[in-house]
Amino acid sequence: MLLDIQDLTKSFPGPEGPVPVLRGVTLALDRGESLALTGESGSGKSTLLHLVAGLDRADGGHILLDGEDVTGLDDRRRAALRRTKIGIVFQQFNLIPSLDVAANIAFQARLGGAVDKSRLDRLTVALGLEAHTRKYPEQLSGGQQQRVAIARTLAASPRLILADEPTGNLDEKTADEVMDQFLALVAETGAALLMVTHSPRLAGKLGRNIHLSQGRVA
Ligand SMILES: Nc1ncnc2c1ncn2[C@@H]1O[C@H](COP(=O)(O)OP(=O)(O)OP(=O)(O)O)[C@@H](O)[C@H]1O
Repeated sequence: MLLDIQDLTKSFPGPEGPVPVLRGVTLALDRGESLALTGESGSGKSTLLHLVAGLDRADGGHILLDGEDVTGLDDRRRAALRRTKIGIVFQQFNLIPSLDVAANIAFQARLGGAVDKSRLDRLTVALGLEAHTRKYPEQLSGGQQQRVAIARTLAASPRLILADEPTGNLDEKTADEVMDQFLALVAETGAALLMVTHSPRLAGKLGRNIHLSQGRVA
């Protein structure tokens, strides 16, 4: 099992005390599997993704990645995990404005110390970015920017990819094209994918679907 989430709980402070957001989430994801996480707005989807990414700390429960419990790791070791094992694609592309496309694509792999030039070239071509490598993010369309963000994530060869509404900022046609390219490339790498989406249509493209309701898997 690549990812094993057990009885995960998380609350946020509210005016009248802690507000539970995750009330005991349990789910597992194998290598090469893709799982869509759906649920109403506010059901805790992004919170769950942030906990798995180590961007926030759980109150209780366990997140095992490759058998290692990441809930107990300190900030430095969680950051190391994000550099090496986990890739994240956000709705806001989060490209680095001062770097050109080629440098943005190489960025994550550089951080992880695993730059593979032929892999970068293959991803650049597969995502149709060859003509844009010397451009800066502001010179690209939304779809192109998200393709760069996807290439950047995949270039670092993560075992687990977390995606939060990765095509949420794109029109339907572009979203479909980018999603299909994204899923094909993820499948090619054998990485596991956990993706938050509001769209049943996009969720249907993934191997399994899980619905979060009132802080639990429904
Ligand atoms: N840092 C925070 N501090 C306080 N409350 C928070 C924080 N982050 C999230 N919440 C609350 O936790 C709940 C779940 O938020 P979350 O973003 O996980 O939902 P979501 O299912 O991803 O929603 P959406 O589909 O609208 O993005 C919401 O009520 C939100 O207000």
